[in-house]
Amino acid sequence: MRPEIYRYSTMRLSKVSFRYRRRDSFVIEDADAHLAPGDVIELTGVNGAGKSTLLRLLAGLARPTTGTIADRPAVVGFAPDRFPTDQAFTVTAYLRHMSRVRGHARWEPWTERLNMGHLLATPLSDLSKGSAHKVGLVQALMAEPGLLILDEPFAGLDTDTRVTLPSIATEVAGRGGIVIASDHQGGLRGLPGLRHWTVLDGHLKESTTNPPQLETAAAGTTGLTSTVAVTVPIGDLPDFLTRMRAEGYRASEVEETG
Ligand SMILES: Nc1ncnc2c1ncn2[C@@H]1O[C@H](COP(=O)(O)OP(=O)(O)OP(=O)(O)O)[C@@H](O)[C@H]1O
Repeated sequence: MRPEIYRYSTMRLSKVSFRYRRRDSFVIEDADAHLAPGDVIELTGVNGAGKSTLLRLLAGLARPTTGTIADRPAVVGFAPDRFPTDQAFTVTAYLRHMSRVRGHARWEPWTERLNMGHLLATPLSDLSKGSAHKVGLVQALMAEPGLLILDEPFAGLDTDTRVTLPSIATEVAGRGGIVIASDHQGGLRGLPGLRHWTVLDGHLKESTTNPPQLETAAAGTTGLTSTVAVTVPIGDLPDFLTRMRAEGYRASEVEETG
């Protein structure tokens, strides 16, 4: 099947701060960041650091108190840490409903891939935490998101899905999507070019334990960078983006051309 390619740009956070109420202190302060097409980002931080809050800001479910978020991809898939099971649907009825909301997106390949056949007739309220989480993953994945946001995706997951999820993240990134996952468990470690973000005392920091090589590989000693347009056959894009990321380079745009 021909991979679907959309037009993706780099999403940017500029001086983003957020607090829940006027008198509260800021949960996120002055966050500056970019998320490039093909990026897979692991987000860590202690309990209550603000990871879920940052993910909701990225998803557009919360608005920055100050600062801006620009160029969010049009289709966002968000799998929350706790999938809300207090809804009077079976798994199938819920996914059919979400498919209609998502323009008749195909969910069946995802339930098959995540081995959910035996769960389809189960009411959401009867699901285990791990199974409910899988329903959350399917609704996030079905519309081919340009931005896939996963809040603690490995919590409570069965072994097979834990193994499958990094491949799925790689595939989404391989077609130019952005993937960001808060993760205590290091489930995405080992992916080539994985970026590491940490929220610490309200501040978003890119980890320096695995620094992007961009500064050294691309900027040389001058500190200057260049942007180069490269044309690759659509079928080669996933491998190309993976190799590029592994070498520390970043895509700034992915665009399908005639
Ligand atoms: N709806 C809300 N109203 C007010 N404060 C909130 C709300 N949601 C979260 N907070 C507060 O914001 C801070 C950050 O919470 P958040 O859930 O983003 O952290 P987290 O890093 O995801 O934590 P955890 O790892 O425990 O899920 C915490 O102090 C939390 O109590």
